[in-house]
Amino acid sequence: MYLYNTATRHKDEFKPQNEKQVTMYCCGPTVYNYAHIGNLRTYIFEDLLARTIRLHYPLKHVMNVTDVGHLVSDADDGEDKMEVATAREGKSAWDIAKFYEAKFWQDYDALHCSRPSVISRATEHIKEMIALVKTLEEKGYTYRTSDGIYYDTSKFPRYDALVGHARISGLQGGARVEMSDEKRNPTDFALWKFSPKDKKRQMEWDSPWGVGFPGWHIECSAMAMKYLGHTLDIHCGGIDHVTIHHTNEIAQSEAATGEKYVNYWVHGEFLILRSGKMSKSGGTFVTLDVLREKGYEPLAYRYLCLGAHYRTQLEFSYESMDSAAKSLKNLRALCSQVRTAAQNRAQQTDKSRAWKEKFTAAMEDDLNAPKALALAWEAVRNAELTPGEKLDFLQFADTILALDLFVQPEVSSEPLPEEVTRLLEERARARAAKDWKKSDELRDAIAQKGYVVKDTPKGQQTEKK
Ligand SMILES: Nc1ncnc2c1ncn2[C@@H]1O[C@H](COP(=O)(O)OP(=O)(O)OP(=O)(O)O)[C@@H](O)[C@H]1O
Ligand SMILES: [Zn+2]
Repeated sequence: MYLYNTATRHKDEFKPQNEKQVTMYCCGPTVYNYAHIGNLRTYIFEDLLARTIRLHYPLKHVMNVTDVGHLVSDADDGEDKMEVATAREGKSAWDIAKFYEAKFWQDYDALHCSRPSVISRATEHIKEMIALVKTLEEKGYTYRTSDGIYYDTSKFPRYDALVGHARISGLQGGARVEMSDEKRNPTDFALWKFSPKDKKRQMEWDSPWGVGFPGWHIECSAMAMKYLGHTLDIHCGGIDHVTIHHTNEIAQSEAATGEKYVNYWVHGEFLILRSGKMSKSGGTFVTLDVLREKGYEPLAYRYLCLGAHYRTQLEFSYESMDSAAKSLKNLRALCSQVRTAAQNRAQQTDKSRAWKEKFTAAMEDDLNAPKALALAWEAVRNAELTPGEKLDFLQFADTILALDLFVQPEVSSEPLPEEVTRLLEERARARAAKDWKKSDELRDAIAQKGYVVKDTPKGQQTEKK
């Protein structure tokens, strides 16, 4: 398998440290609001990666839930996103976290993203975070300001390794980071923040440095290393995390352990709106519930995401949602015809195996899901494969695509026109007499009346075209 590695800036062959268990950490949601479909695009690509890895290796997949410490600005400015939500909703920070986390998993499951092996909440790992900050302090990487304990990035010479020198010079120009008087370098970041003196926070803990809360970056390092060891095979996230969050994770983890933190950094590009970035903080976002209200099933959104490579930006529009929903419906209808023709029996042959290999090769080429999806379309229409071979291949493809390709479309509750009922009865008699030619002719006649007929174990079922 080849993966584009942000750290090396090219597609690298994936070699796990231990073939008995691949380790992967994915930055999880900050549960102060609904996840938007941009966030969800990132989890869909991570799910494709997880499913592809599992074709060959057992996988330990860890995802965190950030329920404290993610400030309004990724660069340690402003309030904690959780506390902002408390003011907005008049609920406790704990209740907000519980509510949005539960909602997050509902969306995650509805998109058929496979659940991580470990889900780690930041608030349940404060002890590990404090221990990591203490190690950094003992090794001389930290300093104290009036609002917290900071990491001194000038003590870590490889600080800009993930993003390259351009970024650091950009930062020195002061373009993105306002430097407080007490920060030694613009790129320094908080490991532990003190609670404000004049305001009690809802989420705060004792520490050797004073009451406060962890910085967002230390959360991921502490939890990733707790569950996956000092060196992870893969670390994923959205592209926005490269410059600050993941750069900081490397700095603090490698300074603490003296070992390489991550072998493959894999980042997904953004879902954007015509008007720009989709963001929770910016208030311009679409959720899965909004799509549901407009009549789209969640898997139509998964289909839309599979149609674009994870490293290209995807511009969201309702026209593209319409076409994804329609394509998914058509693909399912074709798959269902394949299953009927194969009488529900998959046939594994050299040919079907070759198709599976082509499909796997596409996914293993830096997760080329658009190509894998195109192969599913090619297979259903391929004249050289038998229905049984098609079924064998398509059932395999759906273990990765996870689009419910073989789901029966809902049977319409509208009464059928008399003429269609008559044709269906005639077709049932033809089938009972094994007159397949007549059966097919009658299927066409029914299609002309605007109905698709499918043969299921329960008999003929119709759906309006
Ligand atoms: N528009 C987007 N498209 C794809 N992925 C995104 C987008 N916005 C955020 N992500 C990714 O979603 C994941 C979850 O992010 P998180 O819940 O922390 O959202 P957030 O950064 O608080 O959201 P926002 O930036 O919208 O306020 C991260 O991996 C992040 O990189
Ligand atoms: Zn993270």
